[in-house]
Amino acid sequence: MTRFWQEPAYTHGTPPRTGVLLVNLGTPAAPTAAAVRPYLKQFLSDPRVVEIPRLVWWPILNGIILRTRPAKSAAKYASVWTTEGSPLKVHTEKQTKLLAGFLAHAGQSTLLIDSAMRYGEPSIRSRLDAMRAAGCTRILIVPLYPQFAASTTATVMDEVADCLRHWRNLPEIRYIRSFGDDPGYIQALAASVREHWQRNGQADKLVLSFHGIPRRSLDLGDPYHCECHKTARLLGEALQLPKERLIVSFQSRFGKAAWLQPYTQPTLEALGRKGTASVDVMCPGFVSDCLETLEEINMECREAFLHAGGKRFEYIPCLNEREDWIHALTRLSLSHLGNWLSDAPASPEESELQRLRAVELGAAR
Ligand SMILES: C=CC1=C(C)c2cc3[nH]c(cc4nc(cc5[nH]c(cc1n2)c(C)c5CCC(=O)O)C(CCC(=O)O)=C4C)c(C)c3C=C
Ligand SMILES: [Fe+2]
Ligand SMILES: [Fe+2]
Repeated sequence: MTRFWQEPAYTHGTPPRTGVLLVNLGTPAAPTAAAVRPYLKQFLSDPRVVEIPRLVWWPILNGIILRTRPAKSAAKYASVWTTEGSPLKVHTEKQTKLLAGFLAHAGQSTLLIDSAMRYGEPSIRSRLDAMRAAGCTRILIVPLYPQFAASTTATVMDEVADCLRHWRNLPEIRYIRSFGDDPGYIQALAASVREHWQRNGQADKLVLSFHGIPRRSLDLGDPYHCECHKTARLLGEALQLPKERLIVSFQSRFGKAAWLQPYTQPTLEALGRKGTASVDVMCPGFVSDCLETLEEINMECREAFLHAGGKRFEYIPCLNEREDWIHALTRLSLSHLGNWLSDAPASPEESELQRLRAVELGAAR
């Protein structure tokens, strides 16, 4: 018998399910050249990340960069690797579990919360497939980049769209585009700085170091630079910090072209040389500590500042598993989920169980 029409599975008594997918950049599977190479190849082959014509870029990537960089990067990764794995992955997974607990506590225990990496594993494709298998017909994508950049946020959106090209019955999709000016996120950053000051006293300058992008991206209309400055202004206001004590800089320059300026390391060296004794350094463009913060900032830049004459370098960690940040992320998710939210409150048993899990995770961090 030919069937012309079949009812979708979810109309048979199962309500539509909603998934929330947190997405971060990705990281190699191990701190070895063999593991870093395929990760860098995937990352640096993305035309959103390196905007050089493929015919020109391909020989440079395969002939030079992928021959030399994996070993150098692997040594850096080895210096920050933990017993649980790469810091970026460990923090992202903990944030995901905490968010699930907080959302359940807010009465949203039927949501499916998961995380994926744009490059490397677990891939966006595999996690979207798992959501489809679990019956999700609505998916909220949460790129874990506070400030929008084409090379980060937009490439997550590209990958999601590319995955959905292979589906027939598409889910509803929403995105959190950026949250660098979200009051909850700003308050969490400010609280983290204040707590650091209470423990250690205030340094002469607070340096906010954001990951750089090529200067050309700004000229072509990428809003990233402006969003970084907005985050910095709002954080300065929340801390009531005089303008001259707040410095914004950009790190992680890649290649020979000009990137956003001022560059972090030369800025810190100039401060050290000109007699600034102490700096607090924070990276509000990253919600999780990773290679770029733990190695580049807290090791390389620390040494550069002290070598240039600075006396005290304090690194303020990323928000990682801070409760106020997970609260902000919960509120952001709830507001974007909007009319997808279920009205049914979680059963008391469910919410108590989730609360205990969240507490346990919080205590273990
Ligand atoms: C926070 C936002 C980020 C932007 C914007 C960004 C742009 C960007 N990055 C590269 C090249 C590299 N970045 C690397 C590591 C890395 N980058 C980010 C975030 C942003 N990148 C993070 C969180 C990490 C750390 C990953 C980890 O595993 O901990 C690397 C790999 C390391 C290395 O070999 O140095 C490269 C390469 C470009 C070219 C770019 C913008 C065009
Ligand atoms: Fe990067
Ligand atoms: Fe770096």
